[in-house]
Amino acid sequence: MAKVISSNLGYPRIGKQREWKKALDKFWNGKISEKDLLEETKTVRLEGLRKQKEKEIDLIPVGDFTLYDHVLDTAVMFGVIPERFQTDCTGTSLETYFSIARGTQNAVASEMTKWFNTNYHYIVPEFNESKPSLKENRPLDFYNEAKEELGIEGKPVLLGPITFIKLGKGYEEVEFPTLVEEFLPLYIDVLTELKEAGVKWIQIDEPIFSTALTKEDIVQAEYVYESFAKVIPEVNIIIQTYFESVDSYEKIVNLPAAAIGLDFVHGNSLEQLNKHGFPKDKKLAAGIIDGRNVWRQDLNHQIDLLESIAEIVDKENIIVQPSCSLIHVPVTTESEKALDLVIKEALSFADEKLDEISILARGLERGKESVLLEIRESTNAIEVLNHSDYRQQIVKNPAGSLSTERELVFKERIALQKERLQLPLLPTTTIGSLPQTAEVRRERLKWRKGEITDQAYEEYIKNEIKKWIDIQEEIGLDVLVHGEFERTDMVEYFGEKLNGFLVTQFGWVQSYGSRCVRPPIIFGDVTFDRPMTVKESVYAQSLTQKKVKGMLTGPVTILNWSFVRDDISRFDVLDQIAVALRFEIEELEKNGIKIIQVDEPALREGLPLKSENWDQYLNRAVHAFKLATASVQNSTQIHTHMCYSDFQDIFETISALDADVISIENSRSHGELISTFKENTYDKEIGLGVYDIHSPRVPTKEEIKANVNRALQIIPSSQFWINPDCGLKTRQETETIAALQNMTEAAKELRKAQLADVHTN
Ligand SMILES: Nc1nc2c(c(=O)[nH]1)N[C@@H](CNc1ccc(C(=O)N[C@@H](CCC(=O)N[C@@H](CCC(=O)N[C@@H](CCC(=O)O)C(=O)O)C(=O)O)C(=O)O)cc1)CN2
Ligand code: MET
Ligand SMILES: [Zn+2]
Repeated sequence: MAKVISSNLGYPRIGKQREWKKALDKFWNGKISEKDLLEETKTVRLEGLRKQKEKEIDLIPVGDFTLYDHVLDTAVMFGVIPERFQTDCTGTSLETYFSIARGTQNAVASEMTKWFNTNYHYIVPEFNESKPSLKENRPLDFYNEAKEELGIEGKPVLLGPITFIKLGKGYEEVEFPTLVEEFLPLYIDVLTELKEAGVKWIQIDEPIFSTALTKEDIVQAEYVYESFAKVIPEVNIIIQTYFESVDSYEKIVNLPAAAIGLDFVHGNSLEQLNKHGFPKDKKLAAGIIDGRNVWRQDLNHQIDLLESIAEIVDKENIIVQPSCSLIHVPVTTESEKALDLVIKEALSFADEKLDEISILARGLERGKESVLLEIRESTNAIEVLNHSDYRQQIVKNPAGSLSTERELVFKERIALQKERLQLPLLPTTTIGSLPQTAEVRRERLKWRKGEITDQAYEEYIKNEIKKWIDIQEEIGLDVLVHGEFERTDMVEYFGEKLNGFLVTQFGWVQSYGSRCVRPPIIFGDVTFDRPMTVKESVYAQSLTQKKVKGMLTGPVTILNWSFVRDDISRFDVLDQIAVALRFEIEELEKNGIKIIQVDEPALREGLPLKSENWDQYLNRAVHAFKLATASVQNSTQIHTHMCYSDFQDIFETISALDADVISIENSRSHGELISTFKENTYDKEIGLGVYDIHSPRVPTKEEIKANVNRALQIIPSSQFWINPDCGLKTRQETETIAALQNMTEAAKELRKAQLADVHTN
């Protein structure tokens, strides 16, 4: 019987209890040394490797681990370090590494953006300066470590050159081949050293192959992989794609490599395989367990899927694996002691997915009969959930005949809003959250553990709100916020209050750097249960004459940042969320809130990787946003907010949301967004973020003025708002106050200058 190989593409870095995150935070706060950091994170890393070995995964990834981000690791390995950090940092390379990601007082951090269609963020490589050179062989170090410490013959993981270069910036498209030429010898050095160390398998990630490729991209891909094959023919290279089926199937599967990794969960790989076949001399690494969701999969169905693949590819040439790295799901369901068994049994996090992989590999190798018990267990768990009360259909057509248009068009209603709100030119505001200090989190933890009463916790939150209303008044902001202190996270909080969601205790997933989220899980129909934000907003408004913005997370973002049930269409779930939010918005309005912000930071990220699916997604997204927001009075002002993305592709959608005001992150991409507005006219109000909130660095007044002035060359001041890039929850109090003071000072001076302009013109 020929052996069927099982494989994994990447394992969560954060540890079962977020030990990794805690070590990093302590290190940045100066509480532990670099040596401690490296030791503590090594323990986490080895634990992950040990687990994969225990679960009998044949090809265990090494080098998938990182202290911040794997794209940044790749850049630093090749000496791609922006000049501003070369002069700023005199210390160790780890210091430089974290500076690029987090910025320093003298140098703004590199841009951070979404990793394909996920909520993971990578640091954008900047290729404009010095020539790259190989500084270290990270994959080799990790390979040696796994071998020495655990006797694991690991499979080093590299980010492939085509994807790496394409994700970077600082060059024109015509220079792409030149960059490939520059990096190729460095990659070859890495690969050669790996070969010399005895490496048998190497996974080279090229997720960019799942997006639309140009002819030139393919030419370069062929050139790169032909070069690799020439230099190290004896090493098995797996060209790994994920998140969608590949764009140019026949070209990609014919690249010279030992194996091609395809996603059989998203997209239409099976159809492509059936239509075009698969090269006889290669292995097919088949991603058949969903690395993006947390539901146990019907193993019966997945074995059948493998059997259909085996009609085209010989069994011994099939590698069984998840659809992508498991960094997008939590570590293990074992930690979830509070979950009802009906649901828990139907869930599968990283560790459980590895079990599913092992079972499937065995089943394919020895026949379905050999794993009948396991299959029965899996289908049974899914059946039990589907037939339980959790899944009774109560909402058939949630949107019904609800209207999705505001009564008046923007031009007419904005006049009424201006009349009512009486804001100055260039109004200042923030994006919603204010510093979530360790103390806020500690109080919440005490409350959760029952150490303080509901009432005491509520009092504590009220005090924070009061404290910050006073601070905002003092700073002189025009539109205030309550600060979101009661929220652990902007999505999880709503998941706790809406019907149809559950939240986990340890279901953490890395979002960026050490920052993690616990995406809530949508198991059933989503409905409104009780007001979720009214109490805090109304209390904040009662403390001030200024307007307080109500603050909600939008339907698309709640959907994209949750794990969604897979038994009904995502778009139906989206409408359910929208209708629930519509109730909340109506409640806020009834209770005297005049400005309501509905955040949609995940709208762009959810854009399908294949452009033929864009229209449907964007139409449904706009529909859901309007379903949630359209019922308010003309004089109630709807805001929205977006961040961390390229907005060029969705400019029309942004406008179609019909929000009265939008705030968009802008400064980390160093103002590039403004050019989008140059090419398109935007008739509604807008605040382009005037400073980066990811860095502890306090922006100067001058710098803020320069950012605003740059925007005002394109956008009329009568439409413009002044605000930071995003929420301030990750910042410390003192730096936040200093930054906001500089921002309001800048606004005052800018207003004066604008008014003077009006007089002289
Ligand atoms: N879902 C989501 N995605 C997003 C964003 C977002 O805000 N939410 N923003 C963008 C950037 N991503 C971000 C992701 C996470 C965080 C963030 O601040 N995460 C916090 C965790 C937030 C949280 O849930 N905190 C819990 C505390 C959990 C905790 O650590 N508790 C401690 C005890 C308290 C303590 O000592 O801190 C423990 O249990 O040991 C709370 O507030 O209650 C972190 O990693 O530090 C920020 C931005 C894009 N994607
Ligand atoms: N209102 C939210 C906040 O300020 C928006 C964040 S977007 C990631 O935190
Ligand atoms: Zn944001």
